[in-house]
Amino acid sequence: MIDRLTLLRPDDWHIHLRDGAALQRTVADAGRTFARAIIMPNLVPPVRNTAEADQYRERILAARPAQSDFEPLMVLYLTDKTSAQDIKAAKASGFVHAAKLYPAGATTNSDYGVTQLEAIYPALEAMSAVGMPLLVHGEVTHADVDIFDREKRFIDEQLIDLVARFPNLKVVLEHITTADAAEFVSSASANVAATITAHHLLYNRNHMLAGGIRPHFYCLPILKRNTHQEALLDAATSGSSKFFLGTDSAPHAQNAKEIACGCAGCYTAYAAIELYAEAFEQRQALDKLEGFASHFGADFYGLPRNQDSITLLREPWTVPDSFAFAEQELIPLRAGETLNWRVLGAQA
Ligand SMILES: NC(=O)N[C@@H](CC(=O)O)C(=O)O
Ligand SMILES: [Zn+2]
Ligand SMILES: [Zn+2]
Repeated sequence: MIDRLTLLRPDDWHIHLRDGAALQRTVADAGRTFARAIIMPNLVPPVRNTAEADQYRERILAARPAQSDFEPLMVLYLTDKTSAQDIKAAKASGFVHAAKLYPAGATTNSDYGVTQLEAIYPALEAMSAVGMPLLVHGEVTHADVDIFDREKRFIDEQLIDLVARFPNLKVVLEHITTADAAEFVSSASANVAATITAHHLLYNRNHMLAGGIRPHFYCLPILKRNTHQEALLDAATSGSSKFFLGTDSAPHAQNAKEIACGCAGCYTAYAAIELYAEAFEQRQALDKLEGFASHFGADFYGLPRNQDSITLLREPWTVPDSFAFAEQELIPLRAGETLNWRVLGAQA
């Protein structure tokens, strides 16, 4: 049995840090083990241009604990109005690394999102030209499409066409949740990749719905049946460079989760790499964790790999019941339960 695992320092290619007082918690957690993270722009209002990304980046940098060299990689939120010029300016900034497509209404704070893909063709053309990846929340939003089918329908009805229309555009299908998505990405060109969360590797919809409804497992895209979970485990542990780590750690205060109409999002950043290690270990694939966590994302984004390392130890510990989160409480995924892995020198 492996009890100690040293990895090149990992990065998180999809995280929500939120803003204001929340940053104190989220930035410390992200920077605990990750050198860099792709910062999702779905604030209210969203991060739509380079000036807004610059200001948000400064707030994140200011929230870093002393000695932290955590580097936020900023992302623009695409709207129907995003222009080719917006993309060129973002690329020129050096700190904006991607732009995110939220179909309007698909998820938390997506009201400003794109209503018709045609509206962003000029922006996508510019992204393709400057080599800026398009990050996609891949779900259709029509009320009549079953929530468990929304990812597959997005792939079939929109993504296949989009990828064919912009063959040189780098595309990351974010937080994939289905065998269909894993298959689509595997068979697409080298310009198409995907992030996979720890919670979609560790859980399926039974964990959320069988024996009681558990709001802290509710996220979007929603957890699917276990055959999809197995397909995601296959993809993540395959050694394919098309699949890499993106936690989609998405905090919402306890009172916004434990309520009649609760928000979507799981908080995993406090122990992200530990949760991934648990998932990979279930497949006896700890040897595949470093590529997934520390190599493939940087390679896809055209950024250098990190140079330092972290060490995971098999050392069971109990997750706190909650964390302070601005003026409120934040319930982490696995609150009060045991995690088997711990990062040497990093405390939750
Ligand atoms: N994943 C989620 O369930 N929620 C995310 C939004 C997103 O990534 O879709 C959030 O911002 O809360
Ligand atoms: Zn999303
Ligand atoms: Zn997200």
